[in-house]
Amino acid sequence: MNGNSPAPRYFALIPCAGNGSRAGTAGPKQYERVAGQPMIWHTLSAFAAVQRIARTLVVVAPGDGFFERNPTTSALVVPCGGATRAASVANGLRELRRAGAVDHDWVLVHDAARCLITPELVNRLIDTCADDEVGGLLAHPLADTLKIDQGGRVASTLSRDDKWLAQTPQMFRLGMLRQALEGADNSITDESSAIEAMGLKPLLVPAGAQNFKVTYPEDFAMAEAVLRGRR
Ligand SMILES: Nc1ccn([C@@H]2O[C@H](COP(=O)(O)OP(=O)(O)OP(=O)(O)O)[C@@H](O)[C@H]2O)c(=O)n1
Ligand SMILES: C[C@](O)(CO)[C@H](O)COP(=O)(O)O
Repeated sequence: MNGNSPAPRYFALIPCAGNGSRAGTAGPKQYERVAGQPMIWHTLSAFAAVQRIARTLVVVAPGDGFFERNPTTSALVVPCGGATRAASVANGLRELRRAGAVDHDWVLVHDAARCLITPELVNRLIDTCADDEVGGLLAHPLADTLKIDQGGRVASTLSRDDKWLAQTPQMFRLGMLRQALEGADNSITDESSAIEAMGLKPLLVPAGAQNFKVTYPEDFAMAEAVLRGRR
């Protein structure tokens, strides 16, 4: 950025177009009620409380009627979800540009299903990454011993010393992320992987174990307990 460029802004992009097939719910898990509200409300409330976020864009699946039935968010909701999370994010980046974001703005990509995110964690990520050339992600160092499976038996044990669990938000410049996703393999499961494939090294920002992704049926009760415990 040269001296005449405007300061970068911060945008949030929430991929919310998944089916939640592992969660065992009748509909998409992000709309299940947790601690009295649909899960997505908790997620959006955290971002709404971060003053520096200029705009939040939610990517939903085409035909998703949830936000029409529940029109209470100030976020921009766009039915441009794709077949994979990466496709939903790439489509969302296109919509953010349409909404006025430019290549040097920062985008914080956050799973709808990580409803335990807090404004403090979002601010920690921004404070740590805002002056970095690459960007980074919230993450948590592995606490358990790590095994390699071979047909249901342990083939070997890996050192956990340098292993972290990737969380979200993951924060990168819009232009860099768009380029990274265009060149990325279909199998990538987070934005950091696409950035890493360009030879770059995102910052790991410690966030604690509570910012987990609601993935399996038993995760709803854990999310409920944490959210109620915060009141
Ligand atoms: N095509 C997709 C797939 C996932 N997501 C979103 O990406 C986030 C993380 O994905 P995950 O937890 O795997 O959600 P699902 O894909 O819904 O779950 P599953 O893999 O169990 O089907 C979720 O907020 C989900 O809504 C998305 O926007 N578009
Ligand atoms: C982005 C992510 O939440 C980081 O841990 C995760 O990779 C998403 O995984 P999914 O199985 O595609 O939801």
